[in-house]
Amino acid sequence: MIQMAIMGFGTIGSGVYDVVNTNRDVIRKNLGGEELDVKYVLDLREFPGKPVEKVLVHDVNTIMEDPEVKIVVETMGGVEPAFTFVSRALKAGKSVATSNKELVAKKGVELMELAKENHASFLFGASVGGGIPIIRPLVRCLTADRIEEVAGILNGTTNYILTKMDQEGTSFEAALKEAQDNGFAEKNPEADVEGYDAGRKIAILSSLVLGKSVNFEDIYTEGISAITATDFKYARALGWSIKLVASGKIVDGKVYAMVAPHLVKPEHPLYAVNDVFNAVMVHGNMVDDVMFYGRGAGSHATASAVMADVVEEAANLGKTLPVSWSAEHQEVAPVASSEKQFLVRVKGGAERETVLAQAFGEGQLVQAEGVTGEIAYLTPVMTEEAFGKAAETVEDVIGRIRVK
Ligand SMILES: NC(=O)C1=CN([C@@H]2O[C@H](COP(=O)(O)OP(=O)(O)OC[C@H]3O[C@@H](n4cnc5c(N)ncnc54)[C@H](OP(=O)(O)O)[C@@H]3O)[C@@H](O)[C@H]2O)C=CC1
Ligand SMILES: N[C@@H](CC=O)C(=O)O
Repeated sequence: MIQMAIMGFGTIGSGVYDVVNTNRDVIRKNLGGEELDVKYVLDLREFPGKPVEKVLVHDVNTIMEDPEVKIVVETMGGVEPAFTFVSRALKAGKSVATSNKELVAKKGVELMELAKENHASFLFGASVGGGIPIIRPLVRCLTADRIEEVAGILNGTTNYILTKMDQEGTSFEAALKEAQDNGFAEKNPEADVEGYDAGRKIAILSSLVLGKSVNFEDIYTEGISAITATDFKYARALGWSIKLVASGKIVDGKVYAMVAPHLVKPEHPLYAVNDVFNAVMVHGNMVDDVMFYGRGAGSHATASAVMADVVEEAANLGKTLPVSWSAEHQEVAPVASSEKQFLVRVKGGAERETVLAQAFGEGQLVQAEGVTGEIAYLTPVMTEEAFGKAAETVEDVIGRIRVK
């Protein structure tokens, strides 16, 4: 019997408990007949009358000081006390599986190092893309390829909101409330809507691909809070959709990374990724494009990814599974030099075309049904810097969205 503990019995921690109990036989089979069980669940709250009551503890020392506990799941969220608790577990030789991307993005290198020193593993498969198996394929399968780009929809909450706004005309606030009620959003949903969560996830993926630390604070991040029903009208006029895209790519030896809302064309693989679903597109120099798709948030889907790590750790007790990057800092190129096409909205009507063409170069006017008093212009591909300079010369700019 291999014993594990869960720290944090919220949306994901309770999902992990369910997966262990629902799929006991599957897990046993995949562990060659060995049984896996939850000895403790740590949480601040009481759960009177619930089965978890039998294993509930409030003192983390109970877990840390029990040599029978070989694996610890961290699903509390945030950096502290998660970092302190996870460090303690690793120092005690216990392997850790976490869904906490904030912890991985900020303290991943230190924790991977601690795992190595203590012959334990620190795995974080659920920290990117919810239930999508992306981290293991990236480090164990695409090992003969030079990965040149990773781009995806990496936040379930914002994709849910954008889909509801687009397809059902739901307000931003109402759609966010639904995402929170479904357990998709972060404790502070600003991390979702302002793109920080997707930024941490693309930093984790980029660090894995490059083998060096990409600091998520170096990544240009723009969220979806400024996206309005009018933006969707323009998207509809073009036959496109709007998605929060996170991307990291290497161009001429430089690393570019960004999180921002983008207009996505129907022929792009991310166009049809809706609701809470996420997708990650990986481009390798040999394999070309590979796409991963699944639920990007939610209790059982994410818990499935946590438990996949636990099962791997259980099969490799006493060893360090090699999923890591070095402490060396990876520079991210300034966003100003990256190239994009833009849809820029300005006040006025078709008479603005000459001014817009003079400022941005030859493009296309876009008129949307039900939109009055303004017009949009699709620019040619240009650098962010050139776009910014051109936009400064144009009066009454309302906003802009990049095109993927
Ligand atoms: N929700 C999702 O779909 C996904 C979440 N994640 C990540 O997984 C992690 C957990 O998320 P989620 O389950 O949604 O969060 P929840 O807030 O639902 O759960 C966290 C749980 O941990 C408990 N907790 C917090 N601090 C402590 C502590 N010091 N000691 C004991 N228990 C504590 C909380 O108790 P209390 O409520 O009393 O504070 C709560 O029950 C986060 O890092 C999140 O980013 C990753 C992928 C998907
Ligand atoms: N809040 C996150 C949860 C999963 O990582 C999201 O919505 O994607």
